[in-house]
Amino acid sequence: MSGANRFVPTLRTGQAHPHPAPIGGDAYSAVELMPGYRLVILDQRKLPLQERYEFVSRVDEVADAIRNMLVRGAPAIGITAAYGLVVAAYAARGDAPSFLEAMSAADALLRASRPTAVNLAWALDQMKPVVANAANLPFVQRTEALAQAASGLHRAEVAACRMLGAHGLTLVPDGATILTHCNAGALATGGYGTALGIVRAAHEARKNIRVIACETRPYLQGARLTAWELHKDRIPVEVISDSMVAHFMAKKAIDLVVVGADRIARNGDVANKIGTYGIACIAAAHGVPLYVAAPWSTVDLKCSSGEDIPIEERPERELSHLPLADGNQLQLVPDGVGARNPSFDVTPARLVAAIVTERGLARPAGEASLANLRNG
Ligand SMILES: CSC[C@H]1O[C@H](OP(=O)(O)O)[C@H](O)[C@@H]1O
Repeated sequence: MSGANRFVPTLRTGQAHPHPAPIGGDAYSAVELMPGYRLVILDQRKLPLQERYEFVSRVDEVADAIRNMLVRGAPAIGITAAYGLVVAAYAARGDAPSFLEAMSAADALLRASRPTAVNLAWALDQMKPVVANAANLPFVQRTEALAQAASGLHRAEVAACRMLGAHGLTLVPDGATILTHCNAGALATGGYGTALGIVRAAHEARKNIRVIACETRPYLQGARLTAWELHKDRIPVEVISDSMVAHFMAKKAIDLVVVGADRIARNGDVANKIGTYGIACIAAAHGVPLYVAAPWSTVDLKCSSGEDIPIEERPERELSHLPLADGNQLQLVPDGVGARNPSFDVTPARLVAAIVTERGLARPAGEASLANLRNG
């Protein structure tokens, strides 16, 4: 991939991006650990008009950044939570017992920030043994041990995206038009992307693909983030409203659907951004395959089916008002009228043609095909 997708924006202070070569090579990342154990987070609420970075040096700020969706996307919030433990470790200067107490509090704060994406809990679980083993080290070595582990987790997640992209390539016909929903790109994964990882792999393989991105109300990840990423990478993309999907399917304008995931149950049911289930129903009605791209860290074998997946209800105001670039909000709903805002829905495995992971394809989606991938 050319450097075309390596954005080097001006930061809030006007400085150049502190990491001209983000983790993942030429894939850019929405969150990175800086020297001095501070996080730099691209504020995704401000895209596409403003590439604004926030410097974060306290774990409660990291939890707020996840909760308030400055950083979002299942793998990205897992990576950010792991880095949040590093920030907490840098602030915990005491002996081993006090360090472990501080880390336990940080874990609880981060784990509670959003409920649906299993990657958040998975990443924090990955860090638990690292915290335990580092507790008796001197402060500097203790902090650096966590920083190395969190950075390693970040690199591994980007590598998983590249591998699943290669696996997913086999599903993309030459000249295909791919529909996607929400943003499952570099911004959602720490680099390269899952659904957009397959798109990038197809583009790199010169398959002459083009993308139709659903705007994805109410947060508009498709219109604001997927369009921004693909345009930067010079991959053809057009935005449609979520209500247009059936029209374009009926016109045979879409060859396949590729989406991300926030949690995949043991039976292959998939929790993803609200609207995915509707798209899956429309795709099935028109014989269009729907593929789910996700690293294995998104598979939750402790969840027997989609019924066990917690669905986050976000604030009504995120649907009833539209944030404007100047910081104000445009009211869309009359005073006194409520709004419902479930942030995810569950697509049953029977509507998923394949789950694409770095370990290979679970095809068709289901308990047996996932079990075949279980041992890596
Ligand atoms: C590659 S994970 C992307 C996944 O996360 C998004 O949710 P949110 O933007 O609320 O964090 C959406 O479900 C995407 O498919």
